[in-house]
Amino acid sequence: MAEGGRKEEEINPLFGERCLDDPEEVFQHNSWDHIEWDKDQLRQAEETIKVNSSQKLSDEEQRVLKSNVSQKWDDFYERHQTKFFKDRQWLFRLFPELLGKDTPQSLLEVGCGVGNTVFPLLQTKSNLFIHCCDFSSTAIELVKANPLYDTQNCSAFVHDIASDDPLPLPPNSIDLISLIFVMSAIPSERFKVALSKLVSVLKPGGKVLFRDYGRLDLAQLRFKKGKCIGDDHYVRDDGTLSYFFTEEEMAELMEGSGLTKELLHTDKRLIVNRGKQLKMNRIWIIAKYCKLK
Ligand SMILES: C[S@@+](CC[C@H](N)C(=O)[O-])C[C@H]1O[C@@H](n2cnc3c(N)ncnc32)[C@H](O)[C@@H]1O
Repeated sequence: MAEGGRKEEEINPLFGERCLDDPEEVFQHNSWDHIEWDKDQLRQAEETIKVNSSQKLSDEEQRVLKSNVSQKWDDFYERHQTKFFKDRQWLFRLFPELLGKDTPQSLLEVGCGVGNTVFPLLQTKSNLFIHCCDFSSTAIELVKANPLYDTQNCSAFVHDIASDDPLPLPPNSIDLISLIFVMSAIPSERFKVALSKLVSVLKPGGKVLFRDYGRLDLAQLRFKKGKCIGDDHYVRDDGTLSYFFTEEEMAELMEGSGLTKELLHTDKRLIVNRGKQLKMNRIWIIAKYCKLK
């Protein structure tokens, strides 16, 4: 596989604050394979998690932290503007539904950030009208400032999906909802509230498309002691949150919200960075759930 033009340090998860989550990017710069872990690897990973979660933040520290997360994401986008996340072209292969149908459809892209899913989708000229939201007003300003932003096909708005505020969309009005690395960013005790709001705007027959961090992912193992706020739940150095899912809890969450499984998969990859001679175990959860009625 050809080495890409970018410097290794920019793409190597071990050098960045965040882990690279984009298989397409990884693929261009490294070799990668589906893997199953052996017992020793599993034991070591569980041990690392036990150590890194042995010292949890106090309730008061967590309260302050969680009351301020949208500001932390605003700071993140002030710092990185549109340059941090790469366009998520690979999503169309994972979820071909995003390419639309002959008849017009609607998509709600939740936690859209600066539009790394929205703009590649708009460029496909599919029949989708895209509603997209994020609780970072800086991110939404950047979406609206993008020359590809077109109100004929897209409507961006600020909304906190973890809040009790209803979504500004009619009930049963949306065909598809995409949740791409956003559920992991909200406090875990708000997962059910967020999903129930989303399900309320989904049409019968509509689908939720999900991709996010899986438990034991490299990003989880890299957290140091003192960053844990709950089981498989951490705060990054920049104050944003990160949760790591299992298939079982994903099933419980989705089914508990009245959705029916179409796909639930743990994507395990061994990524080898040949330049740095590094092996990285990445784990992502991919899910597709349908609202039957
Ligand atoms: C890791 S980024 C993913 C961005 C985008 N989905 C993508 O794949 O490029 C997580 C995004 O979720 C947003 N976010 C986090 N918590 C949120 C919440 N409670 N409501 C709405 N957006 C939220 C953040 O502002 C950030 O833009």
